[in-house]
Amino acid sequence: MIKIKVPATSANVGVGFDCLGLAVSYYSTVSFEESSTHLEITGCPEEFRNENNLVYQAFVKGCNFLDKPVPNVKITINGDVPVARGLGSSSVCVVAGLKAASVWFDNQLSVDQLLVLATEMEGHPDNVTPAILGSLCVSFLDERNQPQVIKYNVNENLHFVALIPDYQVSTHEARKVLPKTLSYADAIHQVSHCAAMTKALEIGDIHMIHEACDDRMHEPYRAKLIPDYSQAKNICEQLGGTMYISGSGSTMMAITNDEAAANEIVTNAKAAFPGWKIRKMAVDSNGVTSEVIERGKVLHR
Ligand SMILES: Nc1ncnc2c1ncn2[C@@H]1O[C@H](COP(=O)(O)OP(=O)(O)OP(=O)(O)O)[C@@H](O)[C@H]1O
Ligand SMILES: N[C@@H](CCO)C(=O)O
Repeated sequence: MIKIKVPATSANVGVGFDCLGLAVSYYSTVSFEESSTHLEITGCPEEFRNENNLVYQAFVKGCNFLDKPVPNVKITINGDVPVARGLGSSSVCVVAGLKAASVWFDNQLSVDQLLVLATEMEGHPDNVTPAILGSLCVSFLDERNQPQVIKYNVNENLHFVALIPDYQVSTHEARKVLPKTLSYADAIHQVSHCAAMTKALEIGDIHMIHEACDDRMHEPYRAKLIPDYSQAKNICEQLGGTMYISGSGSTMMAITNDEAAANEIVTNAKAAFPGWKIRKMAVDSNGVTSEVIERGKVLHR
């Protein structure tokens, strides 16, 4: 059996629309084993238990790329990462399927090939890159449409709290509400704030994180899709935290350098939103990992 563990990812990190992404310590595990039937899928909503399942589609894509026959497979999804909440559930599926195809055929896909194939499937590299590599990644597509990536460390004194609503926002819908153009002034604002944000996260400069986390590309438009946005932001900011919409929402992520404040954000958010999941998260620095298990024993990692 092949077991793939993929971290959730928080794309954009406020000001890095479609280029910044952070891997966090919240995981889904997907197992792949030989099956007597063409395809069995368990552990996901009924609507995804078919050939269109994104994990399976990615597995097939990986096999095709390697020019290998697609095996009969049983896929078991044990997912913490919730669907359509801005924590990269689709990237989890894509990365799990591709990585499993690679491991199934003796790790034949390089990291670069994984990045290219995953980005092709996801359409943009900001979630798949940290899901594969871990940590904070800046990524973009070059003129040959190939992903280019640079990885940053995130300061250990920073604490992240995810406020995960009990309602979804689909990325497709959340991209439709965005304007088609941006003024030169807003482009300058965005470039400067994004550049400052990456360094501020690396050195743990909470003042600069707060100043830099002022997005003009998506958050003002997407806040309307999250009815509790203002209340959540007040809870985080009252305790000195900085909050941004994770990915395309609905999750909102708070950042603070004060552990007591992080704990209080958790307490207050739980009280305000009893149906939500409120989770402290660390940065995942490994990205996707795999294990080959036979008769209960791990043979390879
Ligand atoms: N367990 C799963 N099994 C099959 N498909 C899934 C599963 N989880 C997510 N998906 C696919 O991913 C889609 C959700 O992707 P979407 O981009 O809207 O949200 P997200 O990836 O969770 O959030 P974001 O991209 O903002 O971080 C679902 O509609 C489905 O196609
Ligand atoms: N950068 C993407 C992330 C969600 O997939 C967006 O904000 O639409």
